Amino acid sequence: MCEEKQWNSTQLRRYDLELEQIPRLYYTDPKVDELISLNKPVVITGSNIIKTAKANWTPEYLEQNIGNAGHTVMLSKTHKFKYFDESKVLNKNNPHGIEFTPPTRKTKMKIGEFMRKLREWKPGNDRLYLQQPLNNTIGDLLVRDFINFDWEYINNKQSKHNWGPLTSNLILISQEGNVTPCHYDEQQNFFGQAYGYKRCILFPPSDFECLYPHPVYHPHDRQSMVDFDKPDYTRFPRFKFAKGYETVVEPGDVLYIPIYWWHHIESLMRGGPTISVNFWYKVGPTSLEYPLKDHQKVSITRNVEKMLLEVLQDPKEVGPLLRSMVLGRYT
Ligand SMILES: CCC[C@@H](CC(=O)O)C(=O)C(=O)O
Ligand SMILES: [Zn+2]
Repeated sequence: MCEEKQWNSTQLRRYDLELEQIPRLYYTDPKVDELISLNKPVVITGSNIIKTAKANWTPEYLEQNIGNAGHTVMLSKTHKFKYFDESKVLNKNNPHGIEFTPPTRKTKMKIGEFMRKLREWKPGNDRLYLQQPLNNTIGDLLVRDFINFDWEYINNKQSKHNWGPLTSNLILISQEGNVTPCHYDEQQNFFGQAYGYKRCILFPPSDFECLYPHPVYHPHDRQSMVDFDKPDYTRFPRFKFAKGYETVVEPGDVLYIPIYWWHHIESLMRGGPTISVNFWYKVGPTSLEYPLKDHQKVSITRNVEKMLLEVLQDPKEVGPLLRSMVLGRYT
């Protein structure tokens, strides 16, 4: 029998996007490996990958067991939590940084205060998003749950698909309605949903020209410049050609977010707090096979930008130099 859905479409934010569904496959389905080997997203269902988190991780359980240290909490005046790299912001010990007004603030907060602020939240208050690496500040029961993830399945995927080492697991406790705007990471990601529902919109690396990432030197490197709530089609005309894939992940689901794939992730509106745990893997040893994959081309453009900025120093010189190099010669 089909389980009745725990959410409805009025809880999803509305965007001017054409979106196909990301396949949802049972974890034993051989198509799962087929898609992962093609660097394509897939929702892995029915697995024990994060079984203990699905079983135990409610907001109350985490309040009791995540540990009494100050955890990393992002604060935002809007529903958007757009990541920025602090090392690229101009400040007294970073003269090469650029003028930048951070859209979010990072703070340390004990879980009791975080949960109280969530319960007492009113429009106008800062929104909150706990984003804490799983480390030695985490309570013993959570560590036990983590150890009891299905590591045989996880490690089997890591080795079969030549992923590099597991670099970190983030525990994410989001307020309802929060959005992590569209960006890509340079890591493979098994994104586990433990509690509540998150809508995930993904685009392939080949949509680079439609999503207009900030320049590599900018603190918002890897983040799209397009505001999905209010796209500026004059500055970003090709955004209308972006071809996205979406899914709503539910407790127990693991979404494979391939390296360099763009993703926008939102906690459903009026859906209560959500809890996720991700697994980030560095890229494994890659040989350049031809034709090159789309994500390899993105990686090449990043290296070209870095080299040009290094030698030209002034970002305003990058465009004119590349234009004079390619116009009429390579285009
Ligand atoms: C800080 C990481 C946030 C996460 C998106 C989300 O759950 O809001 C993401 O982008 C990822 O797992 O790569
Ligand atoms: Zn990400």
